[in-house]
Amino acid sequence: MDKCKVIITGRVLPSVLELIQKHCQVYQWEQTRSPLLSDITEWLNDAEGLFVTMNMPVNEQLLTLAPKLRVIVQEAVGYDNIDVPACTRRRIPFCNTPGVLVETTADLAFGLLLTAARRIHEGWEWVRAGNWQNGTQFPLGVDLYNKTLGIVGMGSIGSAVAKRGQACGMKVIYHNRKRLPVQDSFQAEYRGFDELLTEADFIVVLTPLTAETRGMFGAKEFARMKPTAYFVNAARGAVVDTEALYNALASKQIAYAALDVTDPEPLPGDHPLLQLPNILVVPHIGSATTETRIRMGMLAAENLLLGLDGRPLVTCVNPDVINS
Ligand SMILES: NC(=O)C1=CN([C@@H]2O[C@H](COP(=O)(O)OP(=O)(O)OC[C@H]3O[C@@H](n4cnc5c(N)ncnc54)[C@H](O)[C@@H]3O)[C@@H](O)[C@H]2O)C=CC1
Ligand SMILES: O=C(O)C(=O)CO
Repeated sequence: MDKCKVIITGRVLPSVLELIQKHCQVYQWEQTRSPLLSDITEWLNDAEGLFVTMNMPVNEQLLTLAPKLRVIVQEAVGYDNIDVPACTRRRIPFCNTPGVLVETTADLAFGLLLTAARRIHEGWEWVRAGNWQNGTQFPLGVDLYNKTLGIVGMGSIGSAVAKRGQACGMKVIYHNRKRLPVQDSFQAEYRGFDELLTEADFIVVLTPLTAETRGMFGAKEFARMKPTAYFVNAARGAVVDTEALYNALASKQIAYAALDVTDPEPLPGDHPLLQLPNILVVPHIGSATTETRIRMGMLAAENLLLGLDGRPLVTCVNPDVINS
C-alpha cells in the first residue's frame, strides 16, 4: 500500500522523523533557513500532511497549492503564522503543541529576567576578557526580592513564571484578557494594563501574537514604565514595536530589556538593538531543551498520524472540522 505523503518544513529530532517515516513518505526541508513557498511548491501538490517546524506562513496561497492536505500540525504552541480560518474553510484540522513546553519556557523567561537583573551574562564576558582583578569594579545589579513582577498574558506559561517570581520573594501582579478565578491566580493580583505598566519593576510578556496584541508595547507604553523597569519578551517579537523599544532603551526611559523573541526574527547581527549596552537577546530558545523538543515533536507527529488516519486529534485548534 502507498504511504501517505507528508512535508516537514525543517529539521526534527531523529526519533520524531523515524516515527513519521515508518508510516509516511517524507519530503523534508533540510536547510537552516526557513523555506519559502517556492521551495516546497513542487511537494505541495501531492502532500496529505504538513508538519510545520518553523514560522512558515500557512495561508490561502499555500493551501491553494495543496489540494490533498488532510492535516496540518505545528511543533509550537504559538500559531500566529497559521491562517486557521482558511484551514477550517477547507475542513483541514490544525494542531499545535500546548502544555508540553510550559515549564521549559517559563524557566527561560525567568532565566532572562534573573540574568539581566544580576548582569550574569555581562559578568561572564568581563571575566572572559581578563578584566577580573577586583570584583568591586563590576557594575552592580538589582534584587528580585521584594520587587513587583508584572505578567502580561497570564496563561499556562505566564502562570508558571508567576510561581517562579513568588519563589524568589516577588510580589506578582498580572494583566490578562480575562481576569482569572482567585483559585487559579496563585495570589497574583489583577491590574489594568496601564496600572501594571506603572507599578511593575519587571514586566514579562507572554500573550499570543494576535491582531489585538500586535504592537501592544509601543512608545506610549514604555513611557508609562518606571525608569528602573526591566522588560522581558518571551512571547512573539511583533507584540513589541522594536523602534519604540530601541528608543526607550537608548534614552534610558527604561533600564533594561531581555528578549527571547524579536521583530524581525532572526535579528540581523548588525541590528541597532544589539549595539545597546542595556539589552540581552537570545535566539528564540524558550522551548529548546532536548526533553521538551522530544515531547513537542512526538505530540505533533502523533497528531499528524491520527489526522492522516481520520481519527480524533489530541490538541486540535479547530476541532469542529472533524466533529461537524
Ligand atoms: N519563546 C518561546 O520559545 C515560546 C513562546 N511562546 C509564546 O507564548 C504564548 C503563550 O503561550 P501559553 O502560555 O502556552 O498560551 P496560553 O493560551 O495558555 O496563554 C496566553 C494568555 O494570554 C492571554 N491574552 C491573550 N490576548 C491578550 C491580551 N490582548 N491582553 C492580555 N492577555 C491576553 C490569554 O487570555 C491567555 O491567558 C504563545 O502563544 C507563544 O506565542 C510559547 C512557547 C514558547
Ligand atoms: O511553541 C512556541 O510557540 C515557540 O515559540 C517555540 O517553542
